Amino acid sequence: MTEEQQPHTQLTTAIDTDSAIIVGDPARVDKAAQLMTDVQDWAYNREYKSIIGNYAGKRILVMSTGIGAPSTGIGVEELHNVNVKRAIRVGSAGAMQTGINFGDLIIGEGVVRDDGLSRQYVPEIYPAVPAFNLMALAHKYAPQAVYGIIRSHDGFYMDNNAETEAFWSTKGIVGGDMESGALMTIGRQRHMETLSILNNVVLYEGDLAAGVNDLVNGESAMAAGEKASLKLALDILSDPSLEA
Ligand SMILES: O=P(O)(O)O[C@H]1O[C@H](CO)[C@@H](O)[C@H]1O
Ligand SMILES: O=c1cc[nH]c(=O)[nH]1
Repeated sequence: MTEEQQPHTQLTTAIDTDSAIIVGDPARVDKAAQLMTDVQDWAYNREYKSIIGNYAGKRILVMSTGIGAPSTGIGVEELHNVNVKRAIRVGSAGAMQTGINFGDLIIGEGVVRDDGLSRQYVPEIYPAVPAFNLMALAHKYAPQAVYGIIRSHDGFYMDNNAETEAFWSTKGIVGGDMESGALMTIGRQRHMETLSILNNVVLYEGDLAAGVNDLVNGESAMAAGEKASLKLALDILSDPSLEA
């Protein structure tokens, strides 16, 4: 714990909150700000853009982490260093099962750690799982979300993406992102409570009917999903039960 400015995020203990939302895209920080009051710009260094605001009486930090496990890992460590105890990732995902539509929310009950960073912290047999209290609140506010195991990876443009996704799809994985494994693994090492809420932006093997739907509804459904995912994280972090 330190009063010093963190080297990458520029955070200090003056943020004075135990709760954070992390997002990949810096532009998503501004979208979160639209849902909050008394918003204060905090810092913008490298990929780490941060604001602090209120939601339902709770002071919450929102910060971007960029793409991938390494920058997320740095962000999580620096959040821990300034006394953040709860961090919810609000990201985007690609569906890995049919029937998951644009803008549907995917909530990770655990993560296949196919990233490089988290295995440098703990062996691969160590599970990446969210905090039970945050998951219970997710079910309270979003019972309609898709709940299941997700997969975090490092390579967006791999030649074998189709084969890899087909394999993990048969194992019941519901969606893929690049940061949730690192968040849950590193957060657990630092005694932080974590959760990952993902807005689906890619259909699994887009079937014809869904493909037609995509063209008509895709963009607005994804924008609605992004807003819903941010609101869900804010509802969870401001829930009075967490203050007890
Ligand atoms: O929208 P974000 O939160 O960045 O999440 C997803 O989008 C990026 C890839 O396009 C990766 O970071 C992936 O995890
Ligand atoms: O397909 C996708 C979409 C977003 N993020 C991913 O990691 N994969």
